[in-house]
Amino acid sequence: MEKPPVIVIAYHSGRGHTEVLAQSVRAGALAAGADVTMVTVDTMDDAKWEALDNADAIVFGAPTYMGSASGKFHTFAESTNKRWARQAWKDKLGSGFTIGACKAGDKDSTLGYFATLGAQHGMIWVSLGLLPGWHLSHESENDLNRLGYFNGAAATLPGDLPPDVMHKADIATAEHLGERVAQLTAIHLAGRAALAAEPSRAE
Ligand SMILES: Cc1cc2nc3c(=O)[nH]c(=O)nc-3n(C[C@H](O)[C@H](O)[C@H](O)COP(=O)(O)O)c2cc1C
Repeated sequence: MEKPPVIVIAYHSGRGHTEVLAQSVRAGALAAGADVTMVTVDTMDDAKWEALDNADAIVFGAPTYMGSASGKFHTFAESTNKRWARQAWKDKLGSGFTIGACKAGDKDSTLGYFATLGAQHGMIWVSLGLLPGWHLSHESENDLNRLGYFNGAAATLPGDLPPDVMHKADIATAEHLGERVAQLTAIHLAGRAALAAEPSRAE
């Protein structure tokens, strides 16, 4: 690999639960050889915008609040509109993760929203790439993707429990997402470099 894929995890966490998932996505991406930067989207500054603009892939993360991404994440998303207008993030890879206190809890709306945000920016969406765990009788809630999502990684934890008791299967699922984004970004970059090196395609 010539240069490691550069991945930014752009997330908001109210009380630390999404933070645990963000760190898990980071761990998975690091294990797959990526260069990872964490960007908390409720405290944006020039350096954070620059990190996002220079990324090869952006992974969005937010808790599900009232059936969608948290308000602070939406404020960040709306503030990307100038970048949207010039399609500044076009062809970056993207993915997302969320958590809710309810087992279902409308987390799918949040992941769907992240995919739409990525599509508006012309990004290439990376699915979770896992069959659902815990959907056949011999499977268990300790399996990867135990909640059965496809657009990204999702976790659930009762609202009164602290972030440090996050379910191990949800942590492993978030790590898997980070690893997958890193691997697919590396493949994408290698493909781009190979095409650019073809004499017939050279300017
Ligand atoms: C204002 C508010 C709205 C919430 N709405 C939902 C919801 O729609 N669905 C759900 O499953 N959990 C909901 N929750 C629970 C949070 O998603 C959950 O506690 C999550 O782990 C919080 O993550 P954080 O600590 O990163 O903010 C809500 C929590 C708050 C504070």
